[in-house]
Amino acid sequence: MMSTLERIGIVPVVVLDDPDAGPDLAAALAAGGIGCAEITLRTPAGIPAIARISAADPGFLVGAGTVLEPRQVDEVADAGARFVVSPGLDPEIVERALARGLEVLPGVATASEVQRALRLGLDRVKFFPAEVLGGRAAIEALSGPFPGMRFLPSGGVTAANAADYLATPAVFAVSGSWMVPRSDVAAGDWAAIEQLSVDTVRAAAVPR
Ligand SMILES: O=C(O)C(=O)C[C@H](O)[C@H](O)COP(=O)(O)O
Repeated sequence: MMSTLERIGIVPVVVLDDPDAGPDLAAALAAGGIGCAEITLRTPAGIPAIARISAADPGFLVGAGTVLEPRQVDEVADAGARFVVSPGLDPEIVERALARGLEVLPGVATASEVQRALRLGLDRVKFFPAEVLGGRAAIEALSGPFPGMRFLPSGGVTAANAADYLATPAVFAVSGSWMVPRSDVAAGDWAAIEQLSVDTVRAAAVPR
């Protein structure tokens, strides 16, 4: 599964207000070349949207974002999520996700958190909030003592800097909300999201 996220290379971070919009949004992303999405639990629409997307297109890799409580891991797993992302590192969430067979990407911002992730058996984490933490240079610095750890930078990543992040061997994919503006999602402007996805895939293209 994680090799699929790595192959796609770009993970949209989605905030949905209407769960019924989920399948259309996923179809727009896929048409633009991005076959995955992290549906955040920041709105009550998140979990039902995951269920609708997973039912509509089993080939689309849907995961849950902003997972803050261990019980939410079970809720999103039951809804069909295949990976779990958190802004920070909570061992209970990591352990619950692994027990449910889900890939889990907790957020780390410091060397201490990378060490905790290693102790939990992980070799991939999210690096959040990437730009304010120092971006690519910060990831490269962390890679010194942690050569086996690979990162998903998120927070301030855009089409303009995605290729630079992806050129870092320690980066396995990038994530962010820039190709799914909440206003376009709310308006159902799927053509706009498809175009942003196409532009993103083009801008992020680096030999990998
Ligand atoms: O919701 C989560 O689980 C998060 O950890 C945060 C998101 O990954 C970032 O908020 C995306 O950042 P932007 O692309 O700058 O909007």
